[in-house]
Amino acid sequence: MNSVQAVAKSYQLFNPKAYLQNNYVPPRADFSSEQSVMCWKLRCLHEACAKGEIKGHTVLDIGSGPTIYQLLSVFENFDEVIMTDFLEVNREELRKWLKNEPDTFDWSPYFKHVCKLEGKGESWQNKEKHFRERVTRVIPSDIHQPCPLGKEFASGSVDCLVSSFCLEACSPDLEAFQKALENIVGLLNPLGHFLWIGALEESYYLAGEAKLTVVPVTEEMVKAALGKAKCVIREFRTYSMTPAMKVGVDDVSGIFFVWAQKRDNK
Ligand SMILES: Nc1ncnc2c1ncn2[C@@H]1O[C@@H](CSCCNC[C@@H]2Cc3ccc([N+](=O)[O-])cc3CN2)[C@@H](O)[C@H]1O
Repeated sequence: MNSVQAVAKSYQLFNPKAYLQNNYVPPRADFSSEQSVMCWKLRCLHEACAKGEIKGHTVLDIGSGPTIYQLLSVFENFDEVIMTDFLEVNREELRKWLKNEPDTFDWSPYFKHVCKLEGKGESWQNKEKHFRERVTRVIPSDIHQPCPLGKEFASGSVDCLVSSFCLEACSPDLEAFQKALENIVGLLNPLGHFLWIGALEESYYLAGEAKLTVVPVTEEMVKAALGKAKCVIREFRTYSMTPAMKVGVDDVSGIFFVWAQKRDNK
């Protein structure tokens, strides 16, 4: 078994509901405090999307996990949202929420917060309804494959790429991290936009019984990786984890937010 296969094996114990409880409820998702890491993430995504440049037909989310928050500011500028993950348990968690089935995670505080950020007076129920309508597919992905979504998705087939906390958490080392970045950027049209959120200097995280290994990356490593992947950085922001945000489920020290654009290949 090689190192990528070992990572895949470690994910067999991944528990989506435990993962959601670890990271997507207070204190990390405390909407009463602008200092919470989730308020920072949603602000970064909102401010980038509010500039009006990030739009097109298809937006693809790589390594969605069981979460949707990463798409709440970007989805309305696209006709089609494709969500993806390596694990069927995560894809099933997303499908159940999209079908409004019982016993799924309550994302309403997130919709309410994004509506507040946008200040258009839109009801959160309306935004939630639109989001459910816009997500057309929830499909498998593997960032370690040259074609992460399989042969159906040729290179240069999407207008915007989103990925949050995936690459560093599924790559055994920096070489695999770099190759995975190039694999997913290969899906992006030239000049396509990339909204990327990730963990800085994290070496592990918990998701129920699973303890997953993470390749620790620094701001400089992320910037260098984007350059090698032929992406131009439009915005690079970081958040340092405060003591209140350190809840014992990982050893992450900070979060990065990137808005990047794939270079034109002319
Ligand atoms: N080969 C693969 N291709 C695509 N996806 C794959 C592959 N392997 C696994 N996956 C898929 O990727 C995974 C994505 S979840 C990764 C979690 N990353 C670490 C965690 C996240 C987190 C969240 C929030 C905060 N915070 O402070 O607010 C901090 C942190 C830091 N810890 C998972 O869905 C798996 O199913």
